[in-house]
Amino acid sequence: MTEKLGKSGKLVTFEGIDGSGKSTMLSRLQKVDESEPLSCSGSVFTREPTKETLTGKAVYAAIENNVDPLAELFLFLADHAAHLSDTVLPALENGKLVVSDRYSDSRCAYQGATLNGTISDAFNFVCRLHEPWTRKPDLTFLFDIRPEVSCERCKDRGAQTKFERVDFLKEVTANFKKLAEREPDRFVILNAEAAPEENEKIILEKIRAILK
Ligand SMILES: Nc1ncnc2c1ncn2[C@@H]1O[C@H](COP(=O)(O)OP(=O)(O)OP(=O)(O)O)[C@@H](O)[C@H]1O
Ligand SMILES: Cc1cn([C@H]2C[C@H](O)[C@@H](COP(=O)(O)O)O2)c(=O)[nH]c1=O
Repeated sequence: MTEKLGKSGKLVTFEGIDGSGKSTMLSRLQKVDESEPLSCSGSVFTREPTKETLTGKAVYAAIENNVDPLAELFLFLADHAAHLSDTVLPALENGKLVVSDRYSDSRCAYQGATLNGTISDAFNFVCRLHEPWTRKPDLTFLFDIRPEVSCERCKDRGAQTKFERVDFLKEVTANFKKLAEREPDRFVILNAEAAPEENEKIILEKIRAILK
């Protein structure tokens, strides 16, 4: 991992399966930041896949169609590279707090599952692909939820993606847990089935601690 890149700011990521409440929490945090800035250098709220970009549009086209899973992985990686150079690294270099709704751990968790059986040791293959060039998060919140509950939430909110299936999300969950076990100092596991207010309090406390 490239530790030198973006050394002055802090990178916080939200991870978890579909419907675990990441986007809702990011919006809550943005509202807090508007009234009570989280960082004196300013904050950038972003996401992966990126939206309204060449690479993000290619990723969503792949998600909505039946694209070869290895090709889909490389589209996600291209979007991550563009996200780093266009948004994340410039903000970190300016000392900002960057909060991203999904980041590289989602690739390891999801494409480690979609490529399982196609690529030997797919999970570690995907993790290793990032190592020479990505910027690791300083803090990651893993929104832990039962896939059955997350799929119900996804049904309630309308359009579903091909990933929103209980059995598949069980494998994705196991991959997220593997990542958290490898880096216990980076991950904070949240009960995503708890009330948002509870988790917002934990998140604000942890973010303020790393900004001190
Ligand atoms: N703590 C919560 N309790 C109950 N419902 C919630 C909670 N947080 C979010 N929701 C609801 O669950 C649904 C999914 O939330 P959200 O879109 O924030 O999840 P997400 O993790 O961003 O999903 P995805 O990764 O698929 O974009 C929404 O309808 C949202 O209103
Ligand atoms: C970053 C990333 C995402 N995904 C999956 C997860 C979701 O099912 C879709 C779209 O994400 P959104 O948060 O619902 O907009 O893409 C993935 O498979 N790999 C990744 O790296």
